[in-house]
Amino acid sequence: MASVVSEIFDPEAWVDAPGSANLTDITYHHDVTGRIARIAFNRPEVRNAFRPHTVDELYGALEDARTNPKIGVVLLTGNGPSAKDGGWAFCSGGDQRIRGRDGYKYSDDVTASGIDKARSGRLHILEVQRLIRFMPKVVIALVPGWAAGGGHSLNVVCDLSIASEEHARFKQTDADVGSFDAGYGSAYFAKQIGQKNAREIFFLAREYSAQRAYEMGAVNAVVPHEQLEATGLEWANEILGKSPTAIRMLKYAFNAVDDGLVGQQIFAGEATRLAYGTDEAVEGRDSFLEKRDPDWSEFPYHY
Ligand SMILES: CC(C)(COP(=O)(O)OP(=O)(O)OC[C@H]1O[C@@H](n2cnc3c(N)ncnc32)[C@H](O)[C@@H]1OP(=O)(O)O)[C@@H](O)C(=O)NCCC(=O)NCCSC(=O)CCC(=O)c1ccccc1C(=O)O
Repeated sequence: MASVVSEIFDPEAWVDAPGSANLTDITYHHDVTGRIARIAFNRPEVRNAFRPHTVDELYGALEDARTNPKIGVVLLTGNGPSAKDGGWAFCSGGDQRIRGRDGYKYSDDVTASGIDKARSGRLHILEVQRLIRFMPKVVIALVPGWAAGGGHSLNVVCDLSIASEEHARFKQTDADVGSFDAGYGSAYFAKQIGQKNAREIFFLAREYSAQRAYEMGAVNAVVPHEQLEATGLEWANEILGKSPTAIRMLKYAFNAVDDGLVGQQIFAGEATRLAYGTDEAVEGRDSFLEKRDPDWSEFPYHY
């Protein structure tokens, strides 16, 4: 059983993920069956804004979940509420207090220990976006409060999203603070909800509700706040009842049309893996190793 990390977290459903004890800016759990990961921003006092250290931890946990063969679904969320004012957040994007001219800055204790100049200003939340996008598992955003700026973009890039009816709020503040996520956060978002809606959200940077997000197709469901995490687990367990290969191929098929040659490459890599499992591919390999001509006569041109 885990310790309580958020007011709507069920400690009986989760155990600490191996190696998660020293995390400071996120929390990382596995469900009791070891098949679902829960990764949460844990800086509620700043609406779960991320600093470079947060992004390092987030990347590490997501990579751990990606490479764990038992994990089939990842829940990405934010712990809360803020002890300061009771506010809830999924994530409010880059921590503006430590934004420098070349990106977001590590704290003095990290830089004092000697840091490569090329690494001193980071924008690597984009690497996290790609990890979510390209991992062969379903990533579900559970939005318990604010999704703003780079946090708004993370919701966009997750495969599915469930929002708290009472507390989820959305706002794309990039243009307010002189930032612009010109990749998935905007261009792909427009594919999700339509050009006019996306341009309004970016150009006006107004707040919109969970219900409005649902109506536009920016989230899949709106549920009572108390049920947010339980609903996430329910959806995850339903997905775990499906074929892992089918889920992987479907995710990559959905991605491919928008991801250009990288999307095609990822889909094609998995197609190659499936092909390697056939007798036909085994014959190709064996004929080479046995220094003979391949015999394809058993393998028809399917149509
Ligand atoms: C999220 C809000 C709308 C919430 O409003 P409200 O509920 O009224 O709470 P506040 O009183 O404003 O906030 C409480 C407390 O939290 C602090 N805080 C909130 N957000 C941040 C933040 N992002 N950075 C630092 N601190 C934050 C706030 O100051 C308060 O502190 P007190 O000490 O208690 O006063 C509202 O808070 C809000 O609008 N927040 C800012 C949202 C924002 O503009 N985010 C940054 C957008 S730009 C970005 O995320 C870039 C990162 C990125 O993804 C990217 C994009 C393109 C290329 C590369 C990258 C990249 O890799 O980084």
